[in-house]
Amino acid sequence: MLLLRKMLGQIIHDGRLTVIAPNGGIHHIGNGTPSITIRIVDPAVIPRLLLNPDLALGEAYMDGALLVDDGDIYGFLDICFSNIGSSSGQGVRRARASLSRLVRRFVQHNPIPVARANVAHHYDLSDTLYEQFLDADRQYSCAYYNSSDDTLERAQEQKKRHLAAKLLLSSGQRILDIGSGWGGLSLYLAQIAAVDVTGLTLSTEQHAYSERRAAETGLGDRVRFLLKDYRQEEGRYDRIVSVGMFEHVGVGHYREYFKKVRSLLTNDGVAMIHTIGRADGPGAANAWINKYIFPGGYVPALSEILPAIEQAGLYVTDIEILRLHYAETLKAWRQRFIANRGRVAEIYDQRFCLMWEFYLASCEAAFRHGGLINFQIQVSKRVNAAPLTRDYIQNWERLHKIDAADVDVPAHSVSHPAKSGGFAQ
Ligand SMILES: C[S@@+](CC[C@H](N)C(=O)[O-])C[C@H]1O[C@@H](n2cnc3c(N)ncnc32)[C@H](O)[C@@H]1O
Repeated sequence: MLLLRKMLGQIIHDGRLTVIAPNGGIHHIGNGTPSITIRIVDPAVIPRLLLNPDLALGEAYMDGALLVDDGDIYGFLDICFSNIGSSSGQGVRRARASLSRLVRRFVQHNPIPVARANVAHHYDLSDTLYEQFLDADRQYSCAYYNSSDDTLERAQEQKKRHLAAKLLLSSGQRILDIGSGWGGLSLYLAQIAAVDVTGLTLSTEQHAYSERRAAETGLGDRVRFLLKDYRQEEGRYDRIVSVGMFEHVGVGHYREYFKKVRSLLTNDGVAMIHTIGRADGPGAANAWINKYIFPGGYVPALSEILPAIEQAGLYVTDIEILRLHYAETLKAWRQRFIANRGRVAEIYDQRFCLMWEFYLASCEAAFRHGGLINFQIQVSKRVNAAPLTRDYIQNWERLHKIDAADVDVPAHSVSHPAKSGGFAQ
């Protein structure tokens, strides 16, 4: 316990952490506010936390071996990440990351059968689970907050509109949505711009759900969803959009991915890649997230993506960095998940519920303090495929103003806590 106390003492300076040890001993670390108390129930957790904290912390929480006595797990992670995000903690993080980087190409080798299994692990979970925390349109990627008062519904609608603007849509175009999830963006693009959309997913659950939606909305003649790996797609598309999918590609496959995008684009085509990114250069996947939540996943740095785009012979025509937008999105997801936890507990056990709470809380803390951001990268085959200035984005958005009545009331019946305003830092 003394070593753990020393390790935490090196990290925590702002805020006060109280640790109740398995023998009842009470250890105060740091000073001031916020203040949080954790209780280590199982002594075996202590050596694991010392050896591999990235993996052991999440495991201890989901096993009930580490409890939060006052506050919640987000409060604890918020103190940890905000301190690690400061200069003193970054050295520790970099040293650990450089070790894991040595093996990441091997770990992320991602041939099609592996990609399919990795996707099934996460996206083929029960529909009921996703219904409890996503917005009614099932957007499972970073929303776009114009204001801290925006509801999740509104911010997701704004994300779709923002992407549509950057896609420079016109009626009759053929669009490919790589990683189409539950189909919301594909259907939106078809509705807003009379385009023809093909969505690709590797999840059988998502595929069935999207197909149902296409039929129900009467868009089945212009929107189709295929259960297919992006590497198996052929043909030509005027526009390609890929949202929240690049994180699954695997670090050794970036060149393959952009070569495929190039081969699928028409000569004056435009593609939008929207992906989580890391601000502090190449790193390693988080061990706990990889083991329990996203096997094979990796968050890329811009310096890893851009060479692959250049080598594929594509132009980067625009890059936007979304900073706190994903922290806000995750906060909304976490609050909804907690409010509707009872429904999740009807289908999954307590360990699963704690695991998902830890997932949403740790990702929110990492986006708020840990150097995670979101990239929107526009690429094309021709240097003149996009207008000279960025005015076209706002002009398009103004033209397609969002009607508040359409988005601010969630359409499904699960409980959604009211938004608490202000971008917390
Ligand atoms: C985080 S979800 C994003 C879904 C949707 N774009 C959204 O924003 O809600 C990632 C999606 O990528 C898909 N995906 C992952 N790897 C893929 C691959 N190799 N080929 C096609 N789709 C893939 C998954 O099936 C899933 O639909």
